[in-house]
Amino acid sequence: MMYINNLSLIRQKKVLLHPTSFSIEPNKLYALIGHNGSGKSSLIKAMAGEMLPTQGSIQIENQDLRDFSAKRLATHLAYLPQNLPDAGAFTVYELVMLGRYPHQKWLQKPTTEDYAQVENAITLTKTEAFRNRQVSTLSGGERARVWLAMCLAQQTKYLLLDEPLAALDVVYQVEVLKLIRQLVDQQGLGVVIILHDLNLAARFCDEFIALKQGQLCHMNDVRSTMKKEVLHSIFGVDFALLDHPITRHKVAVI
Ligand SMILES: Nc1ncnc2c1ncn2[C@@H]1O[C@H](COP(=O)(O)OP(=O)(O)OP(=O)(O)O)[C@@H](O)[C@H]1O
Repeated sequence: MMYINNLSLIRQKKVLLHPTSFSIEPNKLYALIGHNGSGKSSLIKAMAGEMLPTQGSIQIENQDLRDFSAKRLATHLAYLPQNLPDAGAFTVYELVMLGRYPHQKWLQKPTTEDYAQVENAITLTKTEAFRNRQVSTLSGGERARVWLAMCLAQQTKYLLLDEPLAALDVVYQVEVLKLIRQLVDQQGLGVVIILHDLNLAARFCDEFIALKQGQLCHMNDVRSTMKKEVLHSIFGVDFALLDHPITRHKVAVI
C-alpha cells in the first residue's frame, strides 16, 4: 500500500496542495483528474519523491519516502513525468535498459533478467521497430511509448504516470490503457494516471481522484463519479451523460 498522510505542498507562498490524505492499493488503476493547474502534477511528483512535502508524509510499504535512497525507491515505483527529459544520444534500447539501473549493482554488466525485462517492455509497448534509433529522432508519440517502456522495465509495484497519453494518437491511447489495465489485473500493479479524457478514464480505471484548486474534492469509483452533479462539482460546468455500449458512461460537456 501507498499512504498519503496529511500531505501539503506550498511553493513561493502558493498552496499547490492543501492537506490531503488517501491511499493507493495494488491491483487498482486510479485516474487523477481536475482542471489545469489544480495540482495533479504536483501531487504525483510528491508521490514519486520528486517534490518534498511541506507538511505530512508519503509512505510506501510502511516506510517514509524520505527514508528511501533514490535507487531503492526506484525498485518500488516508476514515475513518468509530463515533460519528458532530453534523452541525449541514447538509443531506444539503451534508454529502456536504464530502467534496469535500480536492479543492477555498481559497474555490473546487465544480467539475463535485465535483458529479458528490456525485451518484454519493448514488446509490450510495441517499440521494436525503432529499438536501435536514437530517442531524439522519434516522433512525440513514439518517444512517449519508449519512456513508458523504460518505466515498465523497472518492474515496480507502483506506476505514476503524468499524462502519458498526451502525445498519442487515438489508437495508441487505447492500446496503452489496455496494456496498463492488463498490468494491473495480471501483475497486481497499483497505477495512478493523470488523464483529461473522462471517457477513457471511465472505461479503464477503477477509481477517480479529483483535485480542485489544490484540494482533494472527490475520490470514488467510476459509477459514483460519472454523475452529472459530481462532475459539475469537480469542473464547474454542465455535463450530459450518454449511453455508450462499451464505456457504459459517455460524457459530453454541454
Ligand atoms: N514550483 C512551483 N512554484 C510556484 N507555483 C507552482 C510550482 N509548481 C506548480 N505551481 C503552480 O501550482 C499550480 C498547480 O500546478 P500543477 O502543475 O500541479 O497543475 P496540474 O493540475 O498538473 O495542471 P495541468 O493539467 O495544466 O498539467 C499551478 O498554478 C502552477 O502554476
